[in-house]
Amino acid sequence: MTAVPVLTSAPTSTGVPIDLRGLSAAYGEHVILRDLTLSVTPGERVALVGASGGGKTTLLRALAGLIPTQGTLRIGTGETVRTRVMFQEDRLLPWLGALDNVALGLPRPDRLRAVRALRDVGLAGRERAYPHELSGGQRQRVALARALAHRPDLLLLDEPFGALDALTRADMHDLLDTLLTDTGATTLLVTHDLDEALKLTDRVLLLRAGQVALDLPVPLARPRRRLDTEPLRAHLETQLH
Ligand SMILES: Nc1ncnc2c1ncn2[C@@H]1O[C@H](COP(=O)(O)OP(=O)(O)OP(=O)(O)O)[C@@H](O)[C@H]1O
Repeated sequence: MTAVPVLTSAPTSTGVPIDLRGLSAAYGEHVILRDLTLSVTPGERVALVGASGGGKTTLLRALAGLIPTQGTLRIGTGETVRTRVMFQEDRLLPWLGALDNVALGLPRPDRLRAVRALRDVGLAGRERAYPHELSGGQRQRVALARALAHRPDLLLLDEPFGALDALTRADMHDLLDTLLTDTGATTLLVTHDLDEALKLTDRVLLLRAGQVALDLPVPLARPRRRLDTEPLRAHLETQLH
């Protein structure tokens, strides 16, 4: 277990609003997102769940600007939006140490932020460690530090803990819960783990055939215990199958 840091700094971002109207996306002839409409408020945390192939990752790709779309896709209110994506695999550069991975792309004067981000994820003292010298959970911590050090307004998380064992995953949930409160970024989390969705987010969207089949608010105080989220979980289970 790594202790969850106590963070006292003010939010580093207020998050950005997202406004999607009649959004469609396709891979060639294969239409994945169909006329999707969705509003997300600044700083809101939203989980995307649903059966495999429902379009969850495609929606993240659309939000990251990685694929062409049709319809309205608005992120923010005109100013430049800092977006960071975190994937199931850490995507660290193997020839760089932890700190250099986190600092990659940061202007030199902002390097201190990378040091702080590594500390915040519980890896102070491991700045020089190469990815192969770290455990899977530690590598995902570095990936999370890298995402947060860039002070994203929009954080897109695609099954970031899917490859971790249950204990390490639970540890990461506590850590992310704390860090998200501190950053204030608007966050979309793709996950197959309903407990993860209900612990970390304000709202769970069930995507089916490229549309929002269910939009479930999670009006529970944090930190949340399994006991608190159980009724919502049971409801979601019935909708998933
Ligand atoms: N690059 C691609 N080219 C063509 N088809 C793709 C591509 N990426 C995804 N697809 C198809 O688009 C559909 C939706 O995929 P997507 O990855 O968005 O689903 P998902 O809900 O995230 O699934 P999973 O839960 O398995 O990750 C699937 O049928 C998939 O085969």
